[in-house]
Amino acid sequence: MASISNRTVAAQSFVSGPLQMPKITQFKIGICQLKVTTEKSGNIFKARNMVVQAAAEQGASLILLPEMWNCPYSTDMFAKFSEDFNDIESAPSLLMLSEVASSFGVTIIGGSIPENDAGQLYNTCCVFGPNGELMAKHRKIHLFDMGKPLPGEVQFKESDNISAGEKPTVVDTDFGCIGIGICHDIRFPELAMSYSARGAHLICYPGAFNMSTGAALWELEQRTRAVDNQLYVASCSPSRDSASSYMIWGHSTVVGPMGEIIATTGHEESVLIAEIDYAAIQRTRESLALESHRRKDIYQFIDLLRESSNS
Ligand SMILES: NC(=O)CCC(=O)C(=O)O
Repeated sequence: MASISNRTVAAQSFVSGPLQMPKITQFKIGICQLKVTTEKSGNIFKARNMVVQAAAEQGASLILLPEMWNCPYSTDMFAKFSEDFNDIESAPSLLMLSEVASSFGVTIIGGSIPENDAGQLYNTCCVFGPNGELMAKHRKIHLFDMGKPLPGEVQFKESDNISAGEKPTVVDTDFGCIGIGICHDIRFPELAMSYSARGAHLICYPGAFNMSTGAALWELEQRTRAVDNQLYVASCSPSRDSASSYMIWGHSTVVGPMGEIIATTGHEESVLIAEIDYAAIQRTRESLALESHRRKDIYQFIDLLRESSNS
């Protein structure tokens, strides 16, 4: 296995004015909606195969994995499946992502896995660049704690085992400036706005929505984040396991800057491929220049968001 260099790209500073275009503006994104089991080594093997399928067989150069792809989405499992990111040589999921990224020259938004940092657990996404380097790490900021469940909803309290991340994450890649949110993070428009304000072209949300909120809100949240911010949104869920206590909605999706669904899938295991073209962001912003219509004199909180995400 390749060793991982710990080059963490500094968060990009706030970009104002016209959209900055990255080196590559048209590319295929591969979304790996895999079935997660209780066998960690099998999950790692499966995830690698799906990345290879997306990259080598279907030409994707940016690849997204689901939330908790090496571990069932269950609070009693997180500790057992967790990895210590400070000791990467003992972290098989991270080693695999680094190795497959460099073997196929792709950038991987590595979904999330449970991170163990000195006994504290986080729900963490790692981004690996085409040389296998660790480019960024995002710890889920908004933990999924259900209040009183509505009829048909599951009971879930992520904060029983997981600690919340404290920082938003944008990463500057060959495929643009990418903001990261994990599942429940999608429900907070302020996070997406802060990414947009920092020049994001794409926001990636690994997620595992459940059956009731999934049917009602998963697509709506993605389209809203995309259309409000006039950028691309991509989500990746595990596939559904009907035997599991937490039934997952699935339906990984890619949405364009007009809120249009570019690609989506059902609840089964699948590799979804979508074409992204950032010219669509430019076209959308030229025809509807929301940023210049924005009445910043009336609401100043966006400036506070910029300040907080740059600190
Ligand atoms: N993994 C999660 O954060 C679950 C989010 C979810 O189902 C929701 O409704 O929010």
